[in-house]
Amino acid sequence: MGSSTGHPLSEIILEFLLHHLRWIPVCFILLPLSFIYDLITRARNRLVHYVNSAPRAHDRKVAKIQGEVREWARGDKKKKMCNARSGWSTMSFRYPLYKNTSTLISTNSLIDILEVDEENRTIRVEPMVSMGDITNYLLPRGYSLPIVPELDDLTVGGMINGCGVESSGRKYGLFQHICVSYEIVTADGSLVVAKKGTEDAESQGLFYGIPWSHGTLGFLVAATIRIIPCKPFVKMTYMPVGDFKDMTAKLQSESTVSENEFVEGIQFSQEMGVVMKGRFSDGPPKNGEINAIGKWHKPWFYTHVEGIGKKNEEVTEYIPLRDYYHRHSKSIFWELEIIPFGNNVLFRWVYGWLCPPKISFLKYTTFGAVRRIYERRHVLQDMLIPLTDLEKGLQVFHDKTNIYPVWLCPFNLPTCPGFVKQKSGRNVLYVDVGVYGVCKKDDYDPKKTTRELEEYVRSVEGVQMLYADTYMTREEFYQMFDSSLYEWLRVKLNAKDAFPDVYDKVKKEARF
Ligand SMILES: Cc1cc2nc3c(=O)[nH]c(=O)nc-3n(C[C@H](O)[C@H](O)[C@H](O)COP(=O)(O)OP(=O)(O)OC[C@H]3O[C@@H](n4cnc5c(N)ncnc54)[C@H](O)[C@@H]3O)c2cc1C
Ligand SMILES: NC(=O)C1=CN([C@@H]2O[C@H](COP(=O)(O)OP(=O)(O)OC[C@H]3O[C@@H](n4cnc5c(N)ncnc54)[C@H](OP(=O)(O)O)[C@@H]3O)[C@@H](O)[C@H]2O)C=CC1
Ligand SMILES: CC(C)=CCC[C@@H](C)[C@H]1CC[C@H]2C3=C(CC[C@]12C)[C@@]1(C)CC[C@H](O)C[C@@H]1CC3
Repeated sequence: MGSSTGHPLSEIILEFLLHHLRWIPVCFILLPLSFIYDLITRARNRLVHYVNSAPRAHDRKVAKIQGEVREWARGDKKKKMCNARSGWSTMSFRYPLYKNTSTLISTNSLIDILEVDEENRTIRVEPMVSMGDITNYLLPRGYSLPIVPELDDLTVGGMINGCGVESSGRKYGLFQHICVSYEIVTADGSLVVAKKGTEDAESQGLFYGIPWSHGTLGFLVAATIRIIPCKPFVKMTYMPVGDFKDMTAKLQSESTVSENEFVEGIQFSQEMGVVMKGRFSDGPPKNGEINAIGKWHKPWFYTHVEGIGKKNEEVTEYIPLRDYYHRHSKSIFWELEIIPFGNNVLFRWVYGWLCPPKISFLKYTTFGAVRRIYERRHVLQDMLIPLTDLEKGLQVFHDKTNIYPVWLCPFNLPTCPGFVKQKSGRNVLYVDVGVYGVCKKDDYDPKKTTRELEEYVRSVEGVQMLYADTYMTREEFYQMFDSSLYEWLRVKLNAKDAFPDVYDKVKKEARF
């Protein structure tokens, strides 16, 4: 039986149930499971740090990975290789189909922090270490990564081989720009170190080629990343702004203030947004306000910001550093509306300590018709465009999707070789325009609308984050991304037989 909307009646009923009743399994099954899972992994990590077993285990794990790659190299090479991490545990709405037909290499055992070098201000980690693990480990020691992508479960491997962006980007760039070296197992099983600033052109080439390569040049087995000293609080100033023009001007002016450690914007409607600037702080002065936004009973961060925007008054408060870094975790940006009363004060006090559910568990339980329903209307896109184009860009997103809030994260894009290469010969301020939510426009069509957005982004020399759905053709994809260094590295490292091309990993047909 069909309906006037063209969708089977069963799906319409399911859509209704999904909207109104998905909170039941989420609250009674996924939340307790997520909580227990996190408790166990935290206890395990503490023990590993305490007995300091990670560095020894690392060599064993890498040798095993090299052995697996060499075995593949001795075989018929009919299948290509990819990471064994299961598709449901990755931070994208999609399941990578190529994992079903590839030889899986066990990089998923690489989950530990290896060492901190306080003298050189670096940390060496395995790629499956998450942002939550790093903040739990570094902040009590008075250090932080210069860029901490905000969702706890994002991994170092994903941030380097994909892309990582955060509100300190106006100062430090993207996640790849705070990395010092990568340890890579290449297609023949050798372990090579790609290091920034060495004399060796090959090592340099690989260093610039790894970011955004999605595991198609080799397997990352460890990364050395810069750390910076930090303070226990962020002094946050919320500055309400008006329309797109106002937002663009404010983000531009705040992004060029060198004292600002963090700059971020959220546009809540065509008429109202809020720009936030943050600086490290030892704590509030007498009578200053501390807002521990990460506490279980506190309102969701973006609703707190929206409240300030509506009052149209500048507000300054002090946020504990870890709460700041993971400010969007508790409500998964604005995606936790799966629990419609999740921000209700009663729910927060009684049940909020179990939140949020793990994104991977939500993904695992999104299948069949539920998945199709999400796909029809749910938009998840991050487009990185020059900040000077933001006003027009916001208008384009408004016309095509009309989804709010819109996340705005300025970052510096330096001129250096690689997959994402801007051609001005100087550093340029870009901004991540993040659109997450349900599109209520009648003429929304996932493919058509996304292609129109992609075309606009290409026209301003922007790029699309590749965890999201991309509907570009191969030609369009390589107009957006620069393949010159990448192609050379693929040949040089014999990667063509061993790994698919990036486009073949991220194109729509490769992901379900
Ligand atoms: C650090 C690095 C090392 C490379 N080493 C080699 C190599 O030894 N042999 C090879 O065939 N290809 C090498 N390449 C790849 C080569 O740049 C590309 O395959 C292609 O030739 C670039 O063409 P293009 O005109 O599009 O690049 P362009 O956009 O002109 O160059 C890309 C960037 O790479 C730099 N670059 C180009 N060649 C080198 C080099 N040899 N050493 C250091 N920097 C370079 C340029 O200055 C520029 O910043 C290297 C690339 C880089 C970034
Ligand atoms: N603030 C932010 O910046 C946010 C970013 N994201 C996006 O989420 C994406 C997914 O994150 P996450 O789930 O952590 O990562 P994924 O496991 O999805 O990895 C992303 C890509 O990197 C490759 N990769 C991962 N680890 C390695 C490794 N050790 N060696 C070689 N290749 C590797 C994967 O290869 P393979 O396909 O073989 O598994 C995959 O193609 C990020 O790339 C990012 O773009 C999402 C939310 C916020
Ligand atoms: C800040 C940047 C650059 C990106 C943020 C992207 C996230 C908002 C999305 C990445 C993966 C998404 C998933 C969901 C929500 C939005 C993300 C976290 C779901 C949890 C939505 C509900 C579905 O049932 C499962 C989804 C899994 C992936």
